[in-house]
Amino acid sequence: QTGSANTNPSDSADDEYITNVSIGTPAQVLPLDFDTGSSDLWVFSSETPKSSASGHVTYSPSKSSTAKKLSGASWSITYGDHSSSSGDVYTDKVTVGGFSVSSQAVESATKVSTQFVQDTVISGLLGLGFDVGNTVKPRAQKTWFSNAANSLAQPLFTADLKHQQTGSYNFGFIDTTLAKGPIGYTPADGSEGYWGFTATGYSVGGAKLNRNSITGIADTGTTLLLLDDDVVNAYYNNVESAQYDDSQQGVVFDCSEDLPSFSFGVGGTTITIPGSLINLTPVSDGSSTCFGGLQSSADIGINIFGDVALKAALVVFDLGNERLGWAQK
Ligand SMILES: O[C@H]1CN[C@@H](c2nc(-c3ccc(C(F)(F)F)cc3)no2)C1
Repeated sequence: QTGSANTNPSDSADDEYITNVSIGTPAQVLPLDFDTGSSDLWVFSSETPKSSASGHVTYSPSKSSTAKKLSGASWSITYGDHSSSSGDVYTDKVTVGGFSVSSQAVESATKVSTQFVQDTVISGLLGLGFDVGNTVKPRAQKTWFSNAANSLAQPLFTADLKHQQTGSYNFGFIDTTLAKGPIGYTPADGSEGYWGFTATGYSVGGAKLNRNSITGIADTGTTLLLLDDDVVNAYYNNVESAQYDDSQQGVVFDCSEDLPSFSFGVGGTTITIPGSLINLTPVSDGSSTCFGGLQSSADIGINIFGDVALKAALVVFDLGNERLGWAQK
């Protein structure tokens, strides 16, 4: 058994990727943000304050014949950007890309922070991290993928995110035609709940890879590639107009710059992010100053290979073998 779901960039900056998920009977279809960096499936619902839910598609458990309240359960989560949500829990049938989990914990939001209220293109998140990261109390719940894994042809999923095009999340199989190069595998560390791994080195502009390893996480829910300052400086030293912009809280440069590529070694192969993917977006509509897709991870304390990096590859999240696979696209 397998599943295959299309995923689409939310806006012209590829800020988020939106994937439709069917919940309940009859199906209620909600656009969710698939996040390999967290482990809760939570949704805007009939229990979300009307003022907060305005503009969002919501899940109504009372309209689903297969919904059951998970008595006494609650959840509360905070994301890297300090956004947050919390609420209570139902179980219901959840179908992703044609594959159904009959009794999935669906976390219903009774509170959502302002950032979520304003982000009306998504109705919640579907966590694809490890179960240890789930926030439901008194008993942690399994992710949709964890519940599906044993019934899938293979206990793995792949992410094929694209710049301004439709990509896919495939479950239970690897479509190698999505990749141009071989898949390099490296051990994944799920102990903190996310997909941790170590890149063996990096280079700028097609130079030979150095041997400075980079330990970080593969995070579909983070827009940017966030790395140590020495790596970020090594990259932007090659960009004439690059400067740190306090108001933008990041490195910006002239949109006309021909940006160098950024490569990293992983699992014996090399992934090269074309410079074009690192020119993320003008700082404001019509501006000739652009915001960099590579930024510092210094104030986070962890390196994050977010969508800017993932867009250059087909990434295999292999739970069965506790490993990550990266293939050049
Ligand atoms: O926590 C880490 C786990 N993965 C990263 C992540 N962050 C979000 C997120 C999505 C949407 C919003 C909002 F709509 F703008 F509020 C905020 C955060 N989703 O995954 C960071």
